[in-house]
Amino acid sequence: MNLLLFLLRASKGVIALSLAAGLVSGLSGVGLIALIHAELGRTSASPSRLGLAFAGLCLVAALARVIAQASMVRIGQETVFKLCLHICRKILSAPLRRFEELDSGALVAVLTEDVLTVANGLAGVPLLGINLPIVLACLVYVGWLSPPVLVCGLLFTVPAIAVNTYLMSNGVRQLTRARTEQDVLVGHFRSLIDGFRELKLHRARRESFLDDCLRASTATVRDRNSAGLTFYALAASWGQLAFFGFIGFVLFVLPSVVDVGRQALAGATLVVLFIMSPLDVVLAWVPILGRAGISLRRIQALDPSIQTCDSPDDASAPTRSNRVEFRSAIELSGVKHIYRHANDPEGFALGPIDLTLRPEEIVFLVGGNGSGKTTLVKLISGLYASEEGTIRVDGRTVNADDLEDYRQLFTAVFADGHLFKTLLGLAPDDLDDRAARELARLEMDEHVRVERGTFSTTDLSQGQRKRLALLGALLENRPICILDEWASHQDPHFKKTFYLEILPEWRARGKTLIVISHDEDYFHVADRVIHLDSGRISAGELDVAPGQTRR
Ligand SMILES: Nc1ncnc2c1ncn2[C@@H]1O[C@H](COP(=O)(O)OP(=O)(O)OP(=O)(O)O)[C@@H](O)[C@H]1O
Repeated sequence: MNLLLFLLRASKGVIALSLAAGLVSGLSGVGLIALIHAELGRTSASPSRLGLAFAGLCLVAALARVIAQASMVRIGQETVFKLCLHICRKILSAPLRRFEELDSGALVAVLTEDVLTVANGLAGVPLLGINLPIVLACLVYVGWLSPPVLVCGLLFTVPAIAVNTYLMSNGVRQLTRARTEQDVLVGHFRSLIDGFRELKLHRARRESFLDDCLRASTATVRDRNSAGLTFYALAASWGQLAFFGFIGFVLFVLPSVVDVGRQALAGATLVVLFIMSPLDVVLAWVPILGRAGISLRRIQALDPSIQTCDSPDDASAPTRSNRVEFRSAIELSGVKHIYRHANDPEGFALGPIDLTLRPEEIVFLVGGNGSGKTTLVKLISGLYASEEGTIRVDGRTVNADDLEDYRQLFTAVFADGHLFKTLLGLAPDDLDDRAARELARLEMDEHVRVERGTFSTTDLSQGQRKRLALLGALLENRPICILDEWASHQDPHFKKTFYLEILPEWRARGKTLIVISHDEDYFHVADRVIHLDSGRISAGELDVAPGQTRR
């Protein structure tokens, strides 16, 4: 609900304009009907003076309608803009662990489908503003022409609304189920794109994926959406039936019960028929609103840590300058992280870990697969908040409020990291020149150029893409660099360059390097080798002097 308020507040000016224009348009329409009725009821053959008023009202109605509809378009687009930025900012502010637990298919579905659906629903809000006043004004006019017709209309409304509500709630239930399945479907789409090679290579796997995954999900979405929208269509038809039933009653039954008068009856019928068009618009908008409600709930249910709304200008919150500096030591005391798995109550526990990092040192993190190396660097870098223990920088404890600033000390190239095509967040001054120098150092200058901070291409081999990621880390120039199995995709020649030249050069520039590695031949490059075993630093971990191999 607060998300809805946030969106309405963000567009309140345009909504007000749209409502005002809609009101003017609606009242002009009613005025036109009154004029038509008066002109039709005139007995004199002399030229009417009502023609001028009629032309004026036509112009006002048309102009007001254009303004109202242009405002609605604006509201829809503004909602997409605000909602996209808002959700992305919220996702980015979620803790990494929380983000990892989210279903990526659901996230993509929210960002693509739900945002547009909410925008469509919200854009329709002024439709109510335009058409409800018309309906109300018409009802007042009918009451003035013939009170018995108005009373009949109100009596017909009660069962009409009851049946309508029943049909609509069924529609909402079906559409909600369709929307839930949509998350699964988007997950399959992602598998199709990410697993294209594996599917292409294996016919049976491909067929099974198409039949068991894609077809099943697509069919569920199709069936639930069809059922939901059919309920909505039934609701709309029922509304129309009740409406014509009412007109029939007024024309054929009511005159035999009470004396309505032919002139009043003709006027009231004309007005009631006129109501049909605005009523149709409102009824057509109801399913859109229903789907928007479902999408809004999906956005809000995304995750408690990212659902809250603060203020409309949340998306433009300024970034703070960094308050944490690293001069002498980062000390981890008793830090711990536990992954809790649904099928394994004990999960995986890393720690408690005691560790000190100092400026200008090369630390290797080694250990078997699943021993906790990547988890440890996530803890060291503040990507995971420790469940126990403390992290201190130069003697000062890093608390929850400092974590964002603390993270700015680090740059990282993860084993499964993403390579951005543009070097984002770096001062543009001499960026291209610096990048060109580092590209040559990484032996990539024949393959890639950097122009205005953007790589000329990223369609490269895995090892080459890793070198571009390393380039980004070099240019970021942060005090501590984490390299997670960076060398695993490098050829022997460049592996040697990396371990024997680049790492020492980087240390000489004052950097601390935390290197996750399985390359035993180069362990001697490290100032220290830290061995992890089942989430704990193995006993006997010792500092290793440069040039000394630790085996
Ligand atoms: N996102 C996650 N959710 C749940 N459990 C996880 C997650 N990531 C890792 N784990 C668990 O933590 C353990 C340690 O994983 P981690 O990635 O830290 O190991 P690693 O030493 O870096 O392994 P590798 O050498 O294979 O990269 C794994 O055995 C796994 O059980």
